[in-house]
Amino acid sequence: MMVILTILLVILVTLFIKVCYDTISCYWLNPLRIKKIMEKQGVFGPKPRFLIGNLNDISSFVSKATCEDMKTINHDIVGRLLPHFVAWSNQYGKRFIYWNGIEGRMCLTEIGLIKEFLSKCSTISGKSWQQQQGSKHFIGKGLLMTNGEDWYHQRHLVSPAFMGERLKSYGGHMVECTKEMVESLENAILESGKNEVEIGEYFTKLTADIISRTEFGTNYKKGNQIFNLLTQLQSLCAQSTRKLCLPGSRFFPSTYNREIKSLKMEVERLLMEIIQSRKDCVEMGRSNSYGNDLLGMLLDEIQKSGTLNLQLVMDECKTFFFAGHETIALLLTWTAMLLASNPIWQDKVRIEVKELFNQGVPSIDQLSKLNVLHMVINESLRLYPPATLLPRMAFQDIVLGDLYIPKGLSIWIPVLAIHHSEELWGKDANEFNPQRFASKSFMSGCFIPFAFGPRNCVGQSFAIMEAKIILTMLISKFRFNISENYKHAPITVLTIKPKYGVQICLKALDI
Ligand code: HEM
Repeated sequence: MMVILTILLVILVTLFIKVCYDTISCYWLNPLRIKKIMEKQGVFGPKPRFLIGNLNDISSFVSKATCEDMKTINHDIVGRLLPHFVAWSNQYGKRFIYWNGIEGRMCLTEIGLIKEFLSKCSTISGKSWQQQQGSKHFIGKGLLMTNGEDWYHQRHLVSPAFMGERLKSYGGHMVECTKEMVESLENAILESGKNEVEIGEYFTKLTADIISRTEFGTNYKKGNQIFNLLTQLQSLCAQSTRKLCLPGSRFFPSTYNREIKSLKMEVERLLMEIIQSRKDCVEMGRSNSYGNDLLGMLLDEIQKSGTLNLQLVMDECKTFFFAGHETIALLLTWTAMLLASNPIWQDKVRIEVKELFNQGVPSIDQLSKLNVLHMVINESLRLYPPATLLPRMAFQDIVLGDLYIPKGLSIWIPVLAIHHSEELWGKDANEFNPQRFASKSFMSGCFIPFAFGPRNCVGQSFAIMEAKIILTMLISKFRFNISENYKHAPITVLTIKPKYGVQICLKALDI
């Protein structure tokens, strides 16, 4: 008896010592090791506080910088949206390190190193535990948040959905949904007797409709219902991103955790209903494919590659909605703001659109000829990139040029600051000038709204096709200018948003 008790005691004490050591290592020793390695290479930064790092500094910088609206429509927004980046790069130089809780983040702005890192390290770097925790309830282990071999496998599975004929086949949904939006804009003007609308709302609904139809085809109404719940989940989860995330906190039975759990269960129940009905159709021989939409294609690919992992299918569906809906809505909203306040460029786009598509309905095969519109879209993505930062954690020690990046350190690429850099773009870096995209002479790596390398945005062509279709149809139907009610106040909540929306005044055109 005594022997058993002694063995049990030894096991318990060993376990206890291991848990203590792991905790101390994770919260103290490892950050200290990373800090020392970087300091030896001359990379310094603001002093972190125990456990919270520089989280408080960042929130106080950001809240001070965004407490007032901007006085004019001015695109010099780096100091407003990334004030901590401006302050720390002035103080510590191009490379500096700061701490998001216990996660060390090195800011990297050198284009050569960024290109090398993004093109060569896609399987040995990726999304950190903190990032995965922040988004796991609304996108789970979908492509955006996986790492290593799993990421590589999923990327190959998903990529065909965004290429060639399959990509073009989504064009019909985009045109149909945009027709509905144009009609509702016309009705809104008629019913209210006013010609002013907040265009962001319309784009948000439109892009949600499009992704819902592209993903779920005839089941798109249920898709819309799922996406409404996902939007609620996302905003609940966003509340936790600026807070310290402790291991185990998800098990606390708080109202917040309970609400998240019940929304997540409802989303997965609805998704499962759609998937099960497709599977039943194939198994009963009523259909020989899972469908022509994104979900059908995923089910086909996953079936071909072996066992059908339904959790993965659900996570990818959620990921496409999250990654491919708000980003495009924001691209369209900022582009509308830029065109509404730059009538000369608006006219240039309209002339090009009229020459190509006289009736105002675009043909998918001709979209690549919309050069002026493409320049405007690029300039909008440069000035207001929906994703302001690109985060990647090193999963093993990496040598990058003269830099040694230890395992566990995150590299943060400040896309917004790179896009606005006078050093890279010239004195007019903060001005709207689509002409700069007329030649391909700008250095690759300076323009990275969709990231770069093997882990770039898989939906990039989808996004550009959708943006071109929607803007073509909008600009053929209406002339628009910025309303005097518009207040320029960009803010970042994961992505760059206009704080009060974008109010424009529409005037219908005769086609
Ligand atoms: C203007 C629109 C868009 C912008 C600016 C954009 C931007 C980006 C960026 C910067 C990344 C890299 C994120 C990172 O690794 O941290 C990314 C990844 C991704 N995007 Fe997009 N995106 C857009 C539209 C879309 C659309 C329409 C879809 C799909 C329907 C999509 C699906 C994805 C997915 C699945 C990934 C993860 C790729 C991977 O890790 O291999 N995106 N996007």
